Amino acid sequence: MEMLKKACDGLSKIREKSPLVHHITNYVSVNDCANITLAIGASPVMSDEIEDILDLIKIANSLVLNIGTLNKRTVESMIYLGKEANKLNIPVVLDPVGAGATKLRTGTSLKILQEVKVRVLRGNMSEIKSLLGLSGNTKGVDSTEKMDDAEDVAILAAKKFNCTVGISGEVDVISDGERVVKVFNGNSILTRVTGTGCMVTSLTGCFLGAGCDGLTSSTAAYLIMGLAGERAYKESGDNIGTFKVRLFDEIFNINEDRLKEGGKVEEC
Ligand SMILES: Nc1ncnc2c1ncn2[C@@H]1O[C@H](COP(=O)(O)OP(=O)(O)OP(=O)(O)O)[C@@H](O)[C@H]1O
Ligand SMILES: Cc1ncsc1CCO
Ligand SMILES: [Mg+2]
Repeated sequence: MEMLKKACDGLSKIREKSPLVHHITNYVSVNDCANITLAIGASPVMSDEIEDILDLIKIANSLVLNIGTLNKRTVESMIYLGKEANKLNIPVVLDPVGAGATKLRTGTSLKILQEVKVRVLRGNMSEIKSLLGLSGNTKGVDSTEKMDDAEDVAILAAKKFNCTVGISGEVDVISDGERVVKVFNGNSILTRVTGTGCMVTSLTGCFLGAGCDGLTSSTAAYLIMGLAGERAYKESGDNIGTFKVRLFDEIFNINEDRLKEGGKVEEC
């Protein structure tokens, strides 16, 4: 089945099942991640306290780990809960926010990847390259890397970490180590709103929670953010506040027809 069709099927499944997506995430974009999860048709819960999360994970359909504002206590919770999720066969997506900017962020991401079976690793080019030891130039949470070798980097990372890897950029590149998919939708204004990458990670969690595989989940999440971004920009232009509101409107109203009409996905 072609990717666009799989993304449409995944979207229907999200709206049918409304999966519960447990997040341990950062305090910058946490509210946007909860809202994007609701907008697409899933159910968010955000919690990092051990006593609380041990009960919550039993009813969750997927787990989002995002190290954006990591601290020792939340990292411990992420590893603990990641392992619990693995035992319960609940898929995990990791966003290694700011890997490459500090030793703590690179080291923590690598530790999570080593101790938790991660289904999808989603980040920008600087973050993914730094995890491969190929660069360490992340500007805080922003990428400084070109996308020229994105295909090779995605394949390499997918093989090394034994998961699907989705790298964001002008063209998003996703690989499970064998196949490579590119998503051409998007608008550069998406990089001027904080947390759009984190929101793609949450959307990936929604697709995983609906039962989609890693490659489909990562592709569908990028496709939806990219297409919604394009459509929102047509309404808002450079009015960045309006753009953000329109982005949520577009994600809430995305459907199979719009995906088939506007989705630009290519399997290489
Ligand atoms: N140059 C670009 N042109 C069009 N779309 C882009 C461009 N760069 C990134 N995007 C899109 O913006 C979204 C966020 O990607 P980005 O690379 O900024 O992630 P990120 O750095 O992890 O974001 P954050 O850390 O703020 O959450 C993705 O949907 C991506 O496809
Ligand atoms: C700006 C920022 N700082 C830590 S997390 C975050 C949100 C985007 O990754
Ligand atoms: Mg990010």
